[in-house]
Amino acid sequence: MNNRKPSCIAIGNFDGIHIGHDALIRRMIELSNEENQDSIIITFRFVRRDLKKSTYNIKYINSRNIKLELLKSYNVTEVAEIELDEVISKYSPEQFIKEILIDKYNAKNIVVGYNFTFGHKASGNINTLREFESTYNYKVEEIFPVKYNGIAVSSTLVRNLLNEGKILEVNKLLINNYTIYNNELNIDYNKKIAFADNNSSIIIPPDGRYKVMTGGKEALLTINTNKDNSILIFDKLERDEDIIFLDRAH
Ligand SMILES: Cc1cc2nc3c(=O)[nH]c(=O)nc-3n(C[C@H](O)[C@H](O)[C@H](O)COP(=O)(O)O)c2cc1C
Ligand SMILES: Nc1ncnc2c1ncn2[C@@H]1O[C@H](COP(=O)(O)OP(=O)(O)OP(=O)(O)O)[C@@H](O)[C@H]1O
Repeated sequence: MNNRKPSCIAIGNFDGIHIGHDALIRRMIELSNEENQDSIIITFRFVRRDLKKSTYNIKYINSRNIKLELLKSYNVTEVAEIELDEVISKYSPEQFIKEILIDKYNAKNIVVGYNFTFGHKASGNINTLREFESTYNYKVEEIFPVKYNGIAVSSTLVRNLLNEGKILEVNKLLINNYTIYNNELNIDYNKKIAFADNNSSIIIPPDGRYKVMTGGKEALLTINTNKDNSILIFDKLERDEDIIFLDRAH
């Protein structure tokens, strides 16, 4: 018997928090209220180098800490981060369902998107979750693809647009405007210049000029990347404020 209150769980990586993620999380919260269950977001940290979404393979829209903060801002009962390490990344889909979703979180409702995968070598999907519904006494709800201009929104799409400097398009897909948080940068406020190491896990948009907001004021930012880092030069820069991207400047 599980002593934990029954829960409703949303699962996924959630890099960037786009409009598809938002629909999924809001539906999970709505369902948890209807059923008087805890609301839980399960997300992942890809620690093994050979996993498809490891930070060694891709740079993210948000750093780990910022992603967790953004997820917590939905005011759910819990945001649980699961480390996909040597042990857990080798769990079969059923092991993940039984040991984590059922035994640890007492899942009664599970909300995932149409393209969710899980388990060793990403071998499980929404149909696998449906197969085990009666065995473990939970229900799965699928979120159909949230689209923009006919294309399913995904973190990969947002990362690609960001790498092309397409800020206006990115801002239509993310729930908040694309932001570089000040704690991700080394900033010299007197010189109005900041540095992002090329080894950092976050994407820095391509070289060029951008319209940004810092501390409620519009500013112009020029980005120049060399072999070690990206250099961000501002015409105005407020202390301890994040950098919210509005558009490219021409
Ligand atoms: C128990 C478990 C094991 C996983 N094993 C692998 C793996 O072997 N290789 C891999 O690339 N991803 C693995 N993943 C990551 C998933 O394929 C997937 O990226 C993650 O569950 C987030 O789902 P989404 O990207 O579809 O939202 C695993 C995930 C879980 C929960
Ligand atoms: N456009 C969308 N509409 C509905 N659900 C979505 C959409 N995109 C992702 N999801 C769901 O949101 C959860 C988190 O997704 P995740 O961040 O892992 O995927 P993604 O946005 O497709 O990213 P990636 O491109 O890196 O695979 C998953 O359950 C996924 O199926």
